[in-house]
Amino acid sequence: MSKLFRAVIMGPPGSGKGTISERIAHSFGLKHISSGDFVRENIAANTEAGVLAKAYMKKRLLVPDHVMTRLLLPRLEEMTKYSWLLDGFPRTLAQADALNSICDLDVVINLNIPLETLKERLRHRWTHPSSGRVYNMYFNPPRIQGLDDITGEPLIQQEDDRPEALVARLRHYKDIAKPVIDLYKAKSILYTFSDTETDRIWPNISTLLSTKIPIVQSDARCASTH
Ligand SMILES: Nc1ccn([C@@H]2O[C@H](COP(=O)(O)OP(=O)(O)OP(=O)(O)O)[C@@H](O)[C@H]2O)c(=O)n1
Ligand SMILES: Nc1nc2c(ncn2[C@@H]2O[C@H](COP(=O)(O)OP(=O)(O)O)[C@@H](O)[C@H]2O)c(=O)[nH]1
Repeated sequence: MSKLFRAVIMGPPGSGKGTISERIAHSFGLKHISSGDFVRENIAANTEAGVLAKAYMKKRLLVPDHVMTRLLLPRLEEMTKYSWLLDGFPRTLAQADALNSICDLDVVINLNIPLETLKERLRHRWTHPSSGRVYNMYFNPPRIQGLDDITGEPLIQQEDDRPEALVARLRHYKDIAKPVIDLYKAKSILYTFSDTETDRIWPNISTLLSTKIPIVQSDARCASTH
């Protein structure tokens, strides 16, 4: 059987993980697993881990590692037949170690976006809270201003997307992501992309993946969930 492709996308809040993951899933037929979406689904379904995660998510805090791994690892183990791209997990070294115990990653995409760009993007980010769908007033506006394209429900601006909150969030991200980035660098699977525009980063990511995916995978491509 041909080898399946396993990728992770990392980057600070607003770096474009969700936006680029959608493009990768669409273009390369990988399953896009958004850990944030998965947490939201578990909260909606009232699963044991979902109930535990809810209190943290409401406060916009990171869910503890043991809860996140309990949620995510069984989900990944169900996906042994598919190639996937993981977005939002691992966030910590403990999560990366847990992931490492169940699979070998092929590629880690690391988005390195200037602070001023992140501030500007998040200032204009509007979110559909129950699904996590995001819009940007300029880059990808909703069809009707202030409303989610799919449900028609109102969009909100997250408190912690405000520029004042972002600096602290970013510092926190950097602290916990550094050991994860160092780990993937040491494994020689880290690919860092730096720019202010997703549309300029995307061709480089696409080129990288075109060189990797056909080699590790032939008939095992799967349909995207998005
Ligand atoms: N590995 C993860 C992934 C998600 N979450 C929880 O799920 C929430 C939503 O995750 P996500 O949709 O990835 O959104 P943000 O954390 O707001 O990330 P970003 O601003 O980068 O889009 C987070 O706030 C956090 O409470 C977590 O604790 N640990
Ligand atoms: N102006 C602009 N906005 C972007 C670009 N790429 C993504 N966005 C928007 O920036 C915000 C953050 O992107 P998102 O994919 O949610 O990043 P994540 O937090 O890393 O998942 C969203 O509102 C996107 O629509 C870009 O190149 N330019």
